Amino acid sequence: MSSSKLHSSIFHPTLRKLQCQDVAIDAHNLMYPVFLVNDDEAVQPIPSMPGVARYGINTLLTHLEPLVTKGLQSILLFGVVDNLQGSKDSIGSGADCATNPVIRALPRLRTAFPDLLIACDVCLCPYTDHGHCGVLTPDGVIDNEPSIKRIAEIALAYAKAGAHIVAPSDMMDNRIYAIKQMLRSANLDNRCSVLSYSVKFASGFYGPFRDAAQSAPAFGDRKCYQLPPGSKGIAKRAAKRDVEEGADMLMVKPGMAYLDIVKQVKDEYPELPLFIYQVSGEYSMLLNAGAIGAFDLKTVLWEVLVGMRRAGADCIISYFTPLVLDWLKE
Ligand SMILES: NCc1[nH]cc(CCC(=O)O)c1CC(=O)O
Ligand SMILES: [Zn+2]
Ligand SMILES: [Zn+2]
Repeated sequence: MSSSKLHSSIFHPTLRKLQCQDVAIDAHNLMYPVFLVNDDEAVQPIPSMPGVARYGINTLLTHLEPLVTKGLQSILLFGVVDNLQGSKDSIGSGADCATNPVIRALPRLRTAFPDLLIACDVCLCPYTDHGHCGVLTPDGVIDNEPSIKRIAEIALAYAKAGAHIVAPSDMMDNRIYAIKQMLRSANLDNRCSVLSYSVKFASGFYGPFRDAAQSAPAFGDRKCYQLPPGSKGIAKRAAKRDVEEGADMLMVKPGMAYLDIVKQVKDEYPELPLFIYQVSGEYSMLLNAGAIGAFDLKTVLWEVLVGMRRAGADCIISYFTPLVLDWLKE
């Protein structure tokens, strides 16, 4: 059923370019992750990620405008809320309520940048009081069924608000099928693509992100739902599961330390666009090494990005995207 559905992979010019695969780095091979808060005028720098900030909708539009002029093709939106008014709860209600920053921003982004491809990260962890990516049982383990129900509801809310892509990063079992089902029942499945964070490892490289998204788990870790770094077999099974459930595109995350997995997934599923997430810790690491003069950032970053393309990634999600867009103009 799902493998016969092609339109959700090709309805946008940028999605179509992503179906055409080579190793050059062009603007459509880059996706720019951005953090969005509810204070519309905010610019909140993130200390562990110099050059990256959380924006409000007005400041985000101002930030993106010159980048779109330079050729920016796609963004990945992350909503960030604080818990000062107790807005976080056990089921992540803040992820899809009317005041969610992502839901508020989508119509304005669609109007301001009609050609920009807009993806939304879908997860509970930025919105749950316990900071885990799913709903928990009373004894504190993941309750998969209510979790994927919530994930699908959130994906639908973002699709309705105008997301071209929903990207579930929660790693619950069978969330792709639940999301696809939900999009079909709302007749949105030919207008919203599903990019699965299929092969996501339990990584120390996410440190700066959890600070940026205020999404660190309040207790425990994510090893019961994110994959063990040493594993190849379960990585293969994760990709297979998501392909069978109808994912339009796949992702490996983090990037640089997992290029063998990129190749493994690409060899297995050459017909699906493959994303790689160069995560927050990779960004900090390269930026800091460049800043202390250990190496020339441009040379090394280019090498890393080309390596990702060579391994089989079609699109690189990178906080360096603004810098690379400048280089593409040189
Ligand atoms: N839903 C969790 C999520 N969504 C995006 C990232 C990481 C992104 C980055 O490090 O840049 C993570 C990782 C995590 O906290 O487990
Ligand atoms: Zn999460
Ligand atoms: Zn996430």
